[in-house]
Amino acid sequence: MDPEDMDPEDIDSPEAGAGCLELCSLHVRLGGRAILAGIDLVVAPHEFVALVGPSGCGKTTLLGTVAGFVRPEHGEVRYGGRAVVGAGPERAMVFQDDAVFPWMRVRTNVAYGLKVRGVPRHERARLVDEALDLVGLRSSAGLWPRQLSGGMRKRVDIARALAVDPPVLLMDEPYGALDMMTKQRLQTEFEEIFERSRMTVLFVTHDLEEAVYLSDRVVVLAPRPGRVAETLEIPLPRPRPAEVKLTPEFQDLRRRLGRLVEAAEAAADVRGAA
Ligand SMILES: Nc1ncnc2c1ncn2[C@@H]1O[C@H](COP(=O)(O)OP(=O)(O)OP(=O)(O)O)[C@@H](O)[C@H]1O
Repeated sequence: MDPEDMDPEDIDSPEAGAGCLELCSLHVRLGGRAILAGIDLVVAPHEFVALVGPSGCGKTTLLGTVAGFVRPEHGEVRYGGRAVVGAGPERAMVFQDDAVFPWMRVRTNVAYGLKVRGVPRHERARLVDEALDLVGLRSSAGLWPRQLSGGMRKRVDIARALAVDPPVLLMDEPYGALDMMTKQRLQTEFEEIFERSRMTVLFVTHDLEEAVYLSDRVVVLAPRPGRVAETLEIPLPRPRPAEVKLTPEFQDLRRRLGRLVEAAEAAADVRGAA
């Protein structure tokens, strides 16, 4: 559902309901230090939210907390109105470094999550084919990872996450290690995949252009400790061809986001100096 179609009262309600991902007053402490201090965020079904902010502000920690890898000191993560603790099948994660197993061919890599979940072989084959089609790797299904480019390995990674059809996809700088051309190609591919899917996406990036291009909303975190500083709505219509990046509307949003990140950084410096 387009978040704009949701009743704001529903979004703010603690029972935000089916398919909503809710981060409720999340406090995280690591190594004796407060890393996240009271993060509240509701992500609507089929909303794409990017998390940006200065290095070290806690983006990866926040994503890890939502994934269930990091336990909050206070607060909780809810999905569909229920608290989720630890990792769970409704949340899949894609990391910056690909997690492709070098000893498995592409097809077996993509089937991995389905196998772990006990999906029967014939059903698995169908779902793997669908996921490979989504990322354009059907004809490469029999290749070994060493035969793939960096972009193809990333597609394998994404196909493995998509194969289990997760309602929520968590992505931690998935394109951060790719060259600019490959990155832009994969961004456009993923925008199309998102558009056709029902997924809800929470996406960490340093790349503000990427954040504006892919998101419905960008959340700016401020550091020390990490907290929500600002939120920027991205009202660009979908689908978004790559050329949207050349439009004045896009450029204006990109500039506004840059100013918000700079302000979050400056405010943290002032706090740090005080
Ligand atoms: N296991 C840990 N123990 C102690 N401190 C940690 C641990 N993991 C992360 N931190 C600290 O938490 C803070 C936030 O780290 P995190 O990686 O979440 O930030 P980030 O915004 O994702 O950074 P970057 O943009 O550089 O990737 C950092 O100061 C980091 O040193």
